[in-house]
Amino acid sequence: MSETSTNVINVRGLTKSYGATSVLRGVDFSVARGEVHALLGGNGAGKSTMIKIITGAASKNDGEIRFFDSEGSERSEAEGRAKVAVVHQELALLPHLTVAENIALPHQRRGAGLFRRAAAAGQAYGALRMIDQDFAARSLHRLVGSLSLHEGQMVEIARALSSGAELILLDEPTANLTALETERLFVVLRRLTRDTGLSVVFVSHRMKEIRQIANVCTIIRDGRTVVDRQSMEELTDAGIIEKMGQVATSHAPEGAAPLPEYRRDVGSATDIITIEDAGFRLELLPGTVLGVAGAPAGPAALIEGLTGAARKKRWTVARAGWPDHLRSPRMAARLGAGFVTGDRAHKGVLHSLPIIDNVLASRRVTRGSLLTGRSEGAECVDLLKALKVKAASVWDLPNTLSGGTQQKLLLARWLGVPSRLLVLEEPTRGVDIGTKREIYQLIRQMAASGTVIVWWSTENVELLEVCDRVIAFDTEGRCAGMLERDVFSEEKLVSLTGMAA
Ligand SMILES: Nc1ncnc2c1ncn2[C@@H]1O[C@H](COP(=O)(O)OP(=O)(O)OP(=O)(O)O)[C@@H](O)[C@H]1O
Repeated sequence: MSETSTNVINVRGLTKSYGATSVLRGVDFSVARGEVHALLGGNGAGKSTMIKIITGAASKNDGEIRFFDSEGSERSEAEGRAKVAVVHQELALLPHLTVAENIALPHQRRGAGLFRRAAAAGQAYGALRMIDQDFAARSLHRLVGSLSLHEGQMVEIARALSSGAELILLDEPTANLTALETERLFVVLRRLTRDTGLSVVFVSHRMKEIRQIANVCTIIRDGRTVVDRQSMEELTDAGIIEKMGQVATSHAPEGAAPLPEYRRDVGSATDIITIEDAGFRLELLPGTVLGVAGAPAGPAALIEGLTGAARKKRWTVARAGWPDHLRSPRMAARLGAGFVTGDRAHKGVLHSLPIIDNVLASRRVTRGSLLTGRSEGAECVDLLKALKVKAASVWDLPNTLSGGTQQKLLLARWLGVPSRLLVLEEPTRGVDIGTKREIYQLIRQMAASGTVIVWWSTENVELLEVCDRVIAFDTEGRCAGMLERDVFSEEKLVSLTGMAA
């Protein structure tokens, strides 16, 4: 499609290198007014880098970026950028300010004069209630630092929606949202694009959501545009995956390698882990992959119990040889309970330490040694290979890797560590379609070696594909039921979790 006066932005021939690494090699990208535009590509393709250059957070080497107003007249770069809001993969909120203050902040930056608390609260309430009225009513004056990851995500999205921007760039906005919140967000986006001409760029690896919300897509592969503004209707899922260069490891069930089966003979009775809450008791045999579904309150409490992080004791976790209560994450790790956090930026990645320390952190804790061993370099390279992570050097910092690749580092931490229990919070967050499939394989392989896997995901389809059983929590955080593999269905999960949109 050609550049038209209805476009809000045109990017042409964008290039960017970090040292010797060429990240963008001539990207073309344009967004029309009033459309939801899916920006697609595998991990490391260059999507976030382009977004950073559009917003001015990173500089370009070459190419042009032109912004236009609703009449089709060109805007200056500064004017154009002032009409762009972005929700990054990693949240950018100020923890010591309240929800209302965080949402009102962009308006202050644009020179609205004195900070008017009541006006800010009104504005924040209006923005938040578009996504969740209850949350808006109870959270306006809470400090952002006290919010959960998914609450923070809603605040960040509300901030973008209320910023007066004409172009909103959403980089994996639904990764921390429940199905209901995602559906509400989509309703708002459809309304705003239709009624106000807002343009939305939507970056996601979740094909189902992309189909639900986007009219048109651009696909980037290895820093180049391989599909430029094509209608979603003209592309099949398989076609999109192929354009992304991921045909060999497609998520499509046909042709995909089968996942290792659930084996009941990989451990003894003493290896059983029992979890118990008021009126609910579950025995987890070694090799089980237990899926956890539902709004965050219930899964979060279970995960805190399993990882030694619970401040109040709600869940009892028992295993032969374990104390009555896992008192700390360190104790849990030493006893063989691993954890991959869903809050990659704040609780997962060690930002100031090189990739090698990030990957080997769990080994060092479980071995009780913080000293770097000679063999560690080779060990780290092997782990990165297993997850197909391409890093220039294991001594680089993790922020030189794309978001999805950083997620793989967190998983690599527990690969090959002999754990009895591995708790995963959204382990495929931000991970591309091809790599997701590889992660499913790895998870099943870990289970096949006797590890109990507990896996919270907001993507019901992946739970149903990989897990042996799924425990569902309702919106109040109560355990609503348990599904065994032979009776799995999305409808049942939706009804148990109370998250039918
Ligand atoms: N500061 C940096 N220094 C060196 N390389 C970098 C830096 N930032 C990004 N890169 C590299 O640029 C490439 C593109 O990264 P980018 O984050 O744009 O990918 P992406 O398409 O957004 O991927 P994802 O889907 O995983 O978020 C990656 O190979 C990454 O390692």
